[in-house]
Amino acid sequence: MTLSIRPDLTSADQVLSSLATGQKQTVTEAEMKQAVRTLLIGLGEDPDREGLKDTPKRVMKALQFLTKGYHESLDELLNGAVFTEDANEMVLVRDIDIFSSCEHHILPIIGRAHVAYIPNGKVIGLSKIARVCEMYARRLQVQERLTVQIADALQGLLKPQGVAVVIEATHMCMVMRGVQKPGSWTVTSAMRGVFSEDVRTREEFMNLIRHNSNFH
Ligand SMILES: Nc1nc2c(ncn2[C@@H]2O[C@H](COP(=O)(O)OP(=O)(O)OP(=O)(O)O)[C@@H](O)[C@H]2O)c(=O)[nH]1
Ligand SMILES: [Zn+2]
Repeated sequence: MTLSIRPDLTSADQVLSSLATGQKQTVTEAEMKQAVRTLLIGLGEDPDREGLKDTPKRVMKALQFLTKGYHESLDELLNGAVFTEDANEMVLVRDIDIFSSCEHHILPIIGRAHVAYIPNGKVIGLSKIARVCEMYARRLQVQERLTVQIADALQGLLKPQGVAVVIEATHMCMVMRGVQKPGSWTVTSAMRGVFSEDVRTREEFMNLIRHNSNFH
C-alpha cells in the first residue's frame, strides 16, 4: 500500500483544517511506525529492546490487514459473479466467520454472520456473500453498521425480494477490558424487503439459523 504525506499540507494547522473539512489525510508508513513507537514508550516500554525492535512495523502491518476493507470495492470482489437465474426461494449462507475491529477501541469483534436473500431474477456467487461480509468487517466498525452495510450492499446489487442479515458477535472491548463480561454476545439484524414486511418469511429465516446443522 502506498501512503504518501500530502505535499500541499505543510503545517500541523493545515493538517487539522483538512481534517475539519473532511478531506482525507494521508501519512507515510514511517509516520505510522513512529506513532506505534510513541505508544510503546507511553506504555513504559523500551521500543529499542530486541523483542520490540520490529513491533511498530508488525503492528502497522497487522492493522493494515485488519482494515484492508477500506481499499476494496464491491465491484472488484464480485468479479462479475451475478447470474440471471429463475430462482425465487430463500438462499441462506450461515455461520460466516466475522473478524472485525471496534471503532472505539480498535479491539476485535469476533462472531458469525448469517445472510439470506430471496432472488428476483438474479443470484450471486455464494462465496461473494462471504466476501461482502469480509470487506465491511475489515474496517473499523460498530456491529450495527456492519450488519446494515452487508444488507444494503446485497439489496443494491441484486434488487432481490428481500435480504436478511443477522450477526452474533462478542466484543473484546467488553471482555478483556471495561465492563469485563466474557460470555456476553450481541445480536444485530437488518431486514430488507419481504423479510421486513412478512413475519412468516422472517420466521423461516430465524428458524433456519437457529437449527443446528449436521456439519457441526
Ligand atoms: N453500539 C455499539 N457500541 C459498541 C460497539 N463496540 C463497542 N461499543 C461500545 O462503545 C461504547 C463507548 O463508550 P465510552 O464510554 O465512550 O468508552 P469507554 O469508556 O471505553 O466505555 P466502556 O467500554 O464502558 O469502558 C462502549 O459502551 C462500548 O461497549 C458496537 O459495535 N456497537
Ligand atoms: Zn470497543
